[in-house]
Amino acid sequence: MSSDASSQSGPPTLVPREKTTGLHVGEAAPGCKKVDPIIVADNVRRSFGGVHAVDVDHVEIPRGAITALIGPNGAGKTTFFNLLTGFDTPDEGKWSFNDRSLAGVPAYKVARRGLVRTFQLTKALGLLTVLENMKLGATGQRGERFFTSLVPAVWRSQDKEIEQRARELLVRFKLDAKVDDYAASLSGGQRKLLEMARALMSSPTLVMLDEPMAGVNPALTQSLLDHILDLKDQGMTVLFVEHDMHMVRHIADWVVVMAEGKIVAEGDPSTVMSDPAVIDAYLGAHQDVDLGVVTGRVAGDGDAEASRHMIEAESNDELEREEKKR
Ligand SMILES: Nc1ncnc2c1ncn2[C@@H]1O[C@H](COP(=O)(O)OP(=O)(O)OP(=O)(O)O)[C@@H](O)[C@H]1O
Repeated sequence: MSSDASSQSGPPTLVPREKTTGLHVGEAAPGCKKVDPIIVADNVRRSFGGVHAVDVDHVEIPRGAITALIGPNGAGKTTFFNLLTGFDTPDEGKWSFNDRSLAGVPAYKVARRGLVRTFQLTKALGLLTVLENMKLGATGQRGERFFTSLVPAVWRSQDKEIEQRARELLVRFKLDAKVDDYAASLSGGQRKLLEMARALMSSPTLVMLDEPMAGVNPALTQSLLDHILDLKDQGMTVLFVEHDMHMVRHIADWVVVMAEGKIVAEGDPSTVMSDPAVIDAYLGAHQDVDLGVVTGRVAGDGDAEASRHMIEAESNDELEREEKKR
């Protein structure tokens, strides 16, 4: 796992991680069938007044891959996320996750079934410590049930297991030095890492990330990208919304484009993102900006390995500087 490699002394070794291909059946067109879909949505619609925020006829999200959901501001991406995860209710439509209907299932039950999400604006609870935030991410806690809550021995043993898992994840996300700090004291990037780590507390099968890079200091960009790639290596499916086209190109195996509530294009990143219609209409002029990140997944990464080392060094410096300030 790349993040483990980078925690050892000496320059980290870049482990190329192949893109997953062969995800769809037939032509790569909006709503195309997937070989093994984890989410299947049909006729999902949500309006606000006269605005058709989501107007999706059919879409399938491939299992075991990283899918990017892209599109201009107001395309309906976040609203679609909210509907799929039970944080909002559609006017109509049905969708399944792992072949079970999720329509009408509230958010906390969606998480128990293995689908978790993060938010565009992080929802870390500032007045709780990093560890307490992590513990809140664990689902199915025995102490939540009335009768087991009366038997402290039962929930205390589970509490220990939860704390151990939380601490392990915090080490992985390099937040272990912050365990007892209030979440409010973390930088924007560290809060994103905390939110991602907390999402993993429930051992999900599908992780949905809403703009994971928004507001993140460039020094932490590489680390976040690596963590997202790690999720896939660990067997999870990832669906993420992102405006940063460089990131999409690097880490997505599949790209779904939304505009005005509809799915307007789908395909592998290189095809979709070189389609002039998609570029003109949806991606804008800045899609070629290079962040200097390296994932071993797109041509030219080998040349850029030096910049990866530089960024990681800067990232460590930034963490040290923040540490000294406190
Ligand atoms: N709660 C709401 N009340 C009214 N209108 C809403 C609400 N939520 C979303 N909308 C509208 O629905 C449309 C889709 O918004 P949404 O936030 O889903 O788009 P988005 O693709 O996620 O945009 P961005 O990339 O800017 O986050 C927009 O026109 C937005 O103004």
